[in-house]
Amino acid sequence: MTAFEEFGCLPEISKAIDELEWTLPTDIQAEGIPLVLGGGDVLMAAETGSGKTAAFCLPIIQIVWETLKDIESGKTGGGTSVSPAWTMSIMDRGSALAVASDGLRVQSREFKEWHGVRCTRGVSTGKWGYEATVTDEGLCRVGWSTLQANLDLGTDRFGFGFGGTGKKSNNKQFDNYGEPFGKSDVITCLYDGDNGEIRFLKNGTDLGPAFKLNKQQLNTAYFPAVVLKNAEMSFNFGDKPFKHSLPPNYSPVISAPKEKVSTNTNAQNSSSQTAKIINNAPQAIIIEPSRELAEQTYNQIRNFKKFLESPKIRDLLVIGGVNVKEQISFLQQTGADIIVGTPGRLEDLIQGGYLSLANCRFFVLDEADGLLKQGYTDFIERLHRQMPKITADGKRLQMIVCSATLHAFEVKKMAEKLMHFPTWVDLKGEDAVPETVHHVVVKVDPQQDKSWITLRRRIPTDGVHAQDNVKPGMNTPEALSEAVKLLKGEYCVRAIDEHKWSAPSSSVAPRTTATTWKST
Ligand SMILES: Nc1ncnc2c1ncn2[C@@H]1O[C@H](COP(=O)(O)OP(=O)(O)OP(=O)(O)O)[C@@H](O)[C@H]1O
Repeated sequence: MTAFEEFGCLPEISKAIDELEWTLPTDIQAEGIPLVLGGGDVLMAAETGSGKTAAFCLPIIQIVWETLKDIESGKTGGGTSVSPAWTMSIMDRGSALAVASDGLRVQSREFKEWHGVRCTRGVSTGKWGYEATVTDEGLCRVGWSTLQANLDLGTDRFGFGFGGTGKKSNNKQFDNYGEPFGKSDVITCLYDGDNGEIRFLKNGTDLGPAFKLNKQQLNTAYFPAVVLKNAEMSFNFGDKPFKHSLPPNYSPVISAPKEKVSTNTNAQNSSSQTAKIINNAPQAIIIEPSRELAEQTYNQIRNFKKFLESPKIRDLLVIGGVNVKEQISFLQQTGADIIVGTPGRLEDLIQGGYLSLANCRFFVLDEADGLLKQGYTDFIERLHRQMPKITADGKRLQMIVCSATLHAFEVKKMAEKLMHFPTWVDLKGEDAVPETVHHVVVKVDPQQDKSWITLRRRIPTDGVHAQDNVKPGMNTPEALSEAVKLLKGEYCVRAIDEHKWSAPSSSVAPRTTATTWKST
């Protein structure tokens, strides 16, 4: 087993890494890969050249490929992920609320707003109950609601909740009831559709009637419902034994006969949702602040995925300076599972309806501090809003943010707003760059040093601006980017000559070799 396989990478990916002659993961890879594979949101900072790109690309490639394989073999979708039939709905829920793949555990890490969810099924006549257990600290309110109720349970006429602070609420009226509850407490929620009553038990102790329902209110079905603020709860609708027995004559909701059960129509198709491959709806979107970085990341992805067959992962580079029609026709005809791009062109394709975010489950911001400084905060937030927080097959949107520093105010603010309990991997300042790498600091200013005009013949660059109209004397961003590369190449060659460093055979000496100069 290779070192990368020990960190959870597939043998096919590990083989591609072997070909690159990487023997061990770098520190950021050793920390980042298992975190992303484990399903978490990750914020990472490490020195330039520490291998950040592979730290997020490798696990994303792996999960995207496994998902494609599952779709191909018909393994994903409602049939398996939304079972049993009584589950919390992945459709009828607040945007920041996550429903686990079995539909029996829900979590919201939003600590400023309440986010709720309703069950896929409800009951009408009869006496029914279910159990809700508080599995993490936070605020929660649990109970019953009709399909008309909003998801903030207890704040309109149609929802009836019991909250952890020891209050019952309906129609925004909060009254003392029972006693407070918290982590590990089990709340039994009881609905009596025959006598028009809702009551609760705490750890098996009956807290007495909470709400009386009149005839008109009983004309409709009641659904288990919960609303959370930075909290987590798990549910048992009766497919396992209850922790505390129900009072006499009550039965678990799961045993309600068909004629007494209503389906959650707010959650249309939720029980038959199937993950599908849609050509223009990728599973991963990676945003880079410059064309050069986008191209580098894209090339790394191509290297890493080369041994992953049936299905093949489809990738697309979406950057400016390339004919947009080609990108559109690639999306329509071949399709893409992973897209690496820069904000401007991504925005054009999304706005034009050519690129859909409906299947996106990885949202990566590389060099996020750079993106935010360039004014893309609104763009990032808009994309995030459009992405489903849980995909059709029940997978949570994962966000990965790389930044030169995790302590920048804008990065922290964005992480707080958009990310879901991210793990911080902060290796900034730690020496992650091998000793064989020499650092050279030179001031590069192509507007002062015009020597790049003559260097064009002998310093080869990465060609990112090959299609652009880059001419000596021009001050366009493309011309200056090209000029910086030429000057960096020249200064490095001079530094090597000056210090008589040895350079690997494929590297910089002599100055006419194939090394291409990039902007990083
Ligand atoms: N585990 C590894 N073993 C050997 N070489 C590696 C390893 N991981 C990455 N590299 C190489 O190290 C170099 C830097 O990697 P990479 O570009 O991913 O770093 P980065 O942290 O993303 O840099 P930047 O901040 O410039 O984007 C690349 O040439 C890459 O091929």
